[in-house]
Amino acid sequence: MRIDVITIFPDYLNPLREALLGKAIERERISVGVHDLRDWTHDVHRAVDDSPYGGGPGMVMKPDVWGEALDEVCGVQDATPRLVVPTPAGRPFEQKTAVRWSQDPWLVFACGRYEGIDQRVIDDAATRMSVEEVSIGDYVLVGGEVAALTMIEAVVRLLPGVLGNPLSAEQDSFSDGLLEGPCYTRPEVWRDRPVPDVLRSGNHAAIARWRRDQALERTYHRRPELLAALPEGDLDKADRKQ
Ligand SMILES: N#Cc1c(-c2ccc3cc[nH]c3c2)n[nH]c1N
Repeated sequence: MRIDVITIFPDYLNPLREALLGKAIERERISVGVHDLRDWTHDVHRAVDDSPYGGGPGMVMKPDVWGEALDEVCGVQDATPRLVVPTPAGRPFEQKTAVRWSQDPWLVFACGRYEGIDQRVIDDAATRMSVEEVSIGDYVLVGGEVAALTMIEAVVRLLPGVLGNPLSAEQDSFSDGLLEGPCYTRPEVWRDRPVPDVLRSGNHAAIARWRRDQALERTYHRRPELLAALPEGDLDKADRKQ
């Protein structure tokens, strides 16, 4: 997978070179390009924003600068990328989004700042490629970079050979529509708190049942709407006893 990120704060994307993502680059599971939007400015001040039409607070990112940047970054290969635009006004980014995007050969992230990017940039790009305006949650950040990092990590960890144990991705929270249950490791007792006996029983059927029950209970208490959204038949009889 090829990933490009366009931003006015390239250093914000340095975490892409660390840890799991850094290993994925070293192992050539992904290639990453980070581009400074100001490289496509032509004025002495390297301006990327201007006042909003219609008035209002803040500044809007200029279409001409973004247009040239996207033309160049998205036009370099014979393929066509999926353009991802982080915005609080976007569709929710979910695990299923990450799974879908993990099949893509090329993602380009357009990280806005200020009040956002002139809408005509998105509308123009959509005539040439798939464009998704997405939000990572119902809270407001000051720019798209943290959102891009979040989404890139959620996608890249799903790629073959990135996670040490591919089962981890299969047993993620949300992979079966439920939250993950609690996890434990040594010591067996910590501050007078023992590990649940079933987990030390060696009875794999009982362990699987206990873990499913814990996931159901946690989902019921923390995210009941996820239970309601489960496809018909996903809850078996044993589940219904919960
Ligand atoms: N995704 C996402 C976002 C943002 C976001 C994204 C881009 C910009 C550009 C200026 N301000 C931004 C906020 N806030 N909250 C989210 N869930």
